Amino acid sequence: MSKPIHFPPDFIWGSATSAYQIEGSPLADGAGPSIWQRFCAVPGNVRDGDNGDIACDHYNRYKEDVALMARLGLKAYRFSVSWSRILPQGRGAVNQPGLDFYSKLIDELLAHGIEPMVTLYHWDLPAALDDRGGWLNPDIADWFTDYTRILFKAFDGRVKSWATLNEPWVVTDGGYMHGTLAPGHRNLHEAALASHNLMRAHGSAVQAYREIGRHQIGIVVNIEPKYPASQSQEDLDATRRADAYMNRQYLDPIFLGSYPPELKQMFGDAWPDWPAADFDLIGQKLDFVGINYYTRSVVRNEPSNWPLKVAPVRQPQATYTETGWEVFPQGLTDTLTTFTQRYGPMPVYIMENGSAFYDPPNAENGRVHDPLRIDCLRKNMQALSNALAQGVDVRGYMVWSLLDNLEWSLGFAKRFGIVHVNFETQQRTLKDSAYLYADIVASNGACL
Ligand SMILES: OC[C@H]1NNC[C@@H](O)[C@@H]1O
Repeated sequence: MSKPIHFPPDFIWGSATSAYQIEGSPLADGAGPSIWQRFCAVPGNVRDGDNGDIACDHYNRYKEDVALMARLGLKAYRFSVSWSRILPQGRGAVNQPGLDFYSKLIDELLAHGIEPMVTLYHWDLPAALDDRGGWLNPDIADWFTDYTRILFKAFDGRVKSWATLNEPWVVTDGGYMHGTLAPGHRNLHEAALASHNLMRAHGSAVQAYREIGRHQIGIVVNIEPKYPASQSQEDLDATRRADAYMNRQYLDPIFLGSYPPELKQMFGDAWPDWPAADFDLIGQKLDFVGINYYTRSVVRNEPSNWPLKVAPVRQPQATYTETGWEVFPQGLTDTLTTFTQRYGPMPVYIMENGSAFYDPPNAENGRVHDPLRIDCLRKNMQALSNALAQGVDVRGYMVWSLLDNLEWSLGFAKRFGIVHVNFETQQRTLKDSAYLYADIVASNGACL
């Protein structure tokens, strides 16, 4: 029997998006190109040749979209700032129209009683910095910090929640290890270096915030809990390796002062012995951790899959989403309890959780029925409530995503929105899941 669902009275319900996935107009008003502008322009990189030139046209329709958030009763909205709108060259001269756009968005949110939660980096590195090595250049910690200082000074009076990075694992695994995401590199040495520089940049920005900011700052990591395919030692070891690479790689240096030992064992000489001073920088105290949860993986030993030597095992009885992810709500509960056990109690936000199932390109009679997404949402709400009942200090939940948007190299075909977007007409239509989510928000989960 499922346990009674209960959320704290001050629980914060919201939604999440990211700049390149929804804004469009990437070069408007003086903005510079990002690495995603470049990556999308290379044939074959993005399904159907899709790109962020228009996306959800949020740059022009933000007032309409904030009105949608208000209609859903959202208390918060997590969005990212496009670095190259603020600094077209990534450093140097500030582009005031870029700052003005986000200032207007923040004011629109506040006017509707919606708390802005800002992600400083959600993958769209200025192309000009990539030309200087991007995340491979150790100077990027300073470049990133200079960029964040501009935003802290401009918006900290109105923005009370900042996150430095979104999913550093995806940035390095997709962008530098496997080449499936911008900037499209496939190099083990680079993956290790980019990962470490991301964490240095994170620490440096938190340090800067402590000098300038008056509110809260954290990081957002994706966590995919790993479960052994069998209790054989090989599979147990493989599960530990997969967990170290995808999950502990980013939280251990922040909270425990070192990387998991499995990384050096797997990467070998591609994993340098980083200077001790770097861990002082990375280990800045945080006010919260954002966790993005989508799925789990069941892991077996697979010696041929260098360097991790692991392989996923598909679960025949399970439901899988359009992105090939198992629907496994228990993994959300396990992620949260494991986090608290390993790193100690601290405020946590679920900064992304959602699912991509097939939705039609056009709404029918003003409705979009999405029963599978609704089933997923209901089950994740139960799992989240179970984690709270076990004492995990979860402060809020941001559904991914407010709008159907550009799912990176998968293009517009994979729809995560609770609001449907007709990309021909830019018509927004609340899906059935949006009506359910509005009820969840209004009743603080009591409707479930
Ligand atoms: O794959 C769904 C989401 N996952 N986290 C990062 C977001 O940018 C993705 O759209």
